Amino acid sequence: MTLEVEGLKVHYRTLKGDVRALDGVSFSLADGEIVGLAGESGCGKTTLGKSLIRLDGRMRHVAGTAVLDGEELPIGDDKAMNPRRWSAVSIIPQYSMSALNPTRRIGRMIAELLRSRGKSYRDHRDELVRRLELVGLEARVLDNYPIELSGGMKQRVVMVLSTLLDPSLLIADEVTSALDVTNQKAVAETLVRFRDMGFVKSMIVVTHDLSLVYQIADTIMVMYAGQIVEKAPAETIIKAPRHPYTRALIGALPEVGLEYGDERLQSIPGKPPHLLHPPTGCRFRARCPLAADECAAEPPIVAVEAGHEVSCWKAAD
Ligand SMILES: Nc1ncnc2c1ncn2[C@@H]1O[C@H](COP(=O)(O)OP(=O)(O)OP(=O)(O)O)[C@@H](O)[C@H]1O
Repeated sequence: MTLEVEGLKVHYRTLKGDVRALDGVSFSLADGEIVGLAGESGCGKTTLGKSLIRLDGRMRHVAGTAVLDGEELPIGDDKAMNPRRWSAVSIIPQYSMSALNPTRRIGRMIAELLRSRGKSYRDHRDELVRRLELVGLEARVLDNYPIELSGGMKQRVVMVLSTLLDPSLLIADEVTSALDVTNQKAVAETLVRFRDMGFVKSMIVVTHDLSLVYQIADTIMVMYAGQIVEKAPAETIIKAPRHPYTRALIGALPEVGLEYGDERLQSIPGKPPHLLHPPTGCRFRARCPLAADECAAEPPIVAVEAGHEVSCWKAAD
């Protein structure tokens, strides 16, 4: 098991109070597993990814643990996390390809990064060049400034860079959203190849694009309002989802929602609850077509079959 997360609660401090962005998240990741993390904007996907590597100034680790390769990650302790970043846990943050330092040639930027971690560029250069070539980039990109590369090339540089030290866990946050369809596919395939070649052990791919993650993920987790509501093999989530929210998400997708007949391509009515004061009971119930009295109590997440977990009182119906 690469990662075991148990009861994770992470809040944002605001003037109005705590935003409960992660409110009791538990899951595990087997060695070699790629898990896709899906859900509407604001459900907590990015917060979950960040929590496993770097809390930003307003984030507060309230409860729960994350154990990576048998060792607890000190997620609330920025200093203690530092030696683990990039080498044990690595992230490709949202918009990272646009965040490459415009004043540095790529090679120099990577050399400086390595040096800041106490590693020598010379020791890593051959492997760096080999991996750039693997993703179709010539060594001379190291002499380029970011502005001289296309979006797809920059994203491939970022992917090579983030996995250069062979981290156990890679968090890829919306790595395809700013790219055209051809580049999206190439980037998604590259993530799988990096896993297959052992550059990373396991991966969390954060996305709102279920159809893309379906192509590469072994497992899909669906989040709603700061909690995981369903987790299952990718095929099961797409073809036989149990949670009404997952069904609605799939139904809103043209490519993979074909089996949901009349419901397909309809947006989900209503809005997710605000996480400053999340409702009691099932958080989806105000929007749920199946909501009943029992949904006033919080549904536990239970296994409906091997490898398929759902948090819904109606999932067994
Ligand atoms: N700096 C912040 N201060 C206060 N609340 C925040 C902050 N960042 C995020 N949040 C809140 O935390 C919740 C989870 O946000 P998060 O960015 O993790 O969601 P997401 O699912 O990744 O959304 P998106 O797909 O838009 O990136 C949201 O309710 C959001 O408004």
